[in-house]
Amino acid sequence: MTAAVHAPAAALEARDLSARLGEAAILHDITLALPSGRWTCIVGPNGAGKSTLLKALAGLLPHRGSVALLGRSLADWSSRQRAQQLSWLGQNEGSADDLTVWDVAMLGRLPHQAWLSAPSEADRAAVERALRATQAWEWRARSLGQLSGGERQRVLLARALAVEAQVLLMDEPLANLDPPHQADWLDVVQALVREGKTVVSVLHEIAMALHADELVVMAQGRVTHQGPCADETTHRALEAVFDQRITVHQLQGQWVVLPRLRP
Ligand SMILES: Nc1ncnc2c1ncn2[C@@H]1O[C@H](COP(=O)(O)OP(=O)(O)OP(=O)(O)O)[C@@H](O)[C@H]1O
Repeated sequence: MTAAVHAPAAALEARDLSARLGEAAILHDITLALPSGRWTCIVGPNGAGKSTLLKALAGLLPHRGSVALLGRSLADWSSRQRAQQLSWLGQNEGSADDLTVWDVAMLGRLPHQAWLSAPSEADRAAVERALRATQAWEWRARSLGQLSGGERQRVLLARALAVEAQVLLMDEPLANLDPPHQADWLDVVQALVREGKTVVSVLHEIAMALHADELVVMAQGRVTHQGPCADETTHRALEAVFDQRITVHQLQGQWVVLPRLRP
């Protein structure tokens, strides 16, 4: 009989995490656990440190304190193993404009390929799945430089999906996406979570963020609240971090966020 394998409760765990950018202290002693097999959204005002936190969790930034991925300290992973388990979609990511859409998505398979080896059948299948999931398959022969901002973002999302990692970190993945493609992105994330994957995203679209399982609310380099999106306390924490300039309401089974206009 095979013993049941229990996934660790936290896909990512930070303890006393602090980080600086240049001379400036940006993150201050953050301790948090991001649950495995769930979608967590990090939200907060401009400059709160959301992107910096995501980068530190991805091991892309020097930091004090510890970060564990899937129960193991980031430092104990080989870079190749880590790149197989943790996929990254950054903000305003550059990618060579003359690469084809296919080749950009194939970059997501690099952690799975031996040095200089040709892509395997499995690599090609993963790239096709990813490009179809983001409706970028039709453009596979076009170069990235010929695409609009939103089309380009869908190709970069496909690259992140093609890794087929256990944990996906995405910084403002909805940038440039029109409302139908934002809804498609939601479908993609929900499908990933149903497969048991963990998604952590920084989002400015608060109503979209409230579709997540959990919110992490940040201000001034600290976490002010972490909790389920459906909880009243989470809504109040959101309103507070945005200086009561927004209000959260329920409409047709979804959360909507309205600006509170000055009288
Ligand atoms: N190279 C740098 N040197 C010093 N401070 C920096 C540097 N880069 C960013 N910062 C500052 O770090 C803080 C956090 O930035 P970060 O990008 O993490 O915020 P954010 O919450 O993601 O913001 P936004 O919502 O505007 O994208 C900001 O106040 C920013 O001005």
